[in-house]
Amino acid sequence: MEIFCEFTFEAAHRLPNVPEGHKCARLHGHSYRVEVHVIGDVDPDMGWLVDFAEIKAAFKPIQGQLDHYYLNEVSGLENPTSEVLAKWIWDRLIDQLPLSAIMVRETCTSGCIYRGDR
Ligand SMILES: Nc1nc2c(c(=O)[nH]1)N=C([C@H](O)[C@H](O)COP(=O)(O)OP(=O)(O)OP(=O)(O)O)CN2
Ligand SMILES: [Zn+2]
Repeated sequence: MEIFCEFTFEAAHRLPNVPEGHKCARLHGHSYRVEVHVIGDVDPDMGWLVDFAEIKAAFKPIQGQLDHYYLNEVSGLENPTSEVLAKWIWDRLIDQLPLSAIMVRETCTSGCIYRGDR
């Protein structure tokens, strides 16, 4: 079974490694959406895999590091693409939760899914 919680945060960024003239080199912001997916067996007594509250509690300090920040100034996010951000979040949660995926959406139409080690 797989369950997930969705989170949102607002942040600014620019992409320092894009070619000259690329729009994403300019400072801009996104209403980021993040899904944290957890996999495992359903506890027969509880009828759930883990309490959603556990996922929310684990993500809270991460949200605190990202919400209303300039991502390029956060350690490890100097080049804050969706891909880099998804792995950054994964690395901070994997010791606490049996993750199956981290999804990061920058816009309504663009984002990435990280499933670990790739
Ligand atoms: N593979 C990636 N490509 C791009 C990323 C990324 O993180 N990974 N990021 C960006 C920019 O952050 C950009 O702000 C978001 O991308 P994009 O979907 O191009 O945004 P728009 O809303 O401007 O899309 P349009 O369809 O052009 O309106 C760029 N690429
Ligand atoms: Zn962007």
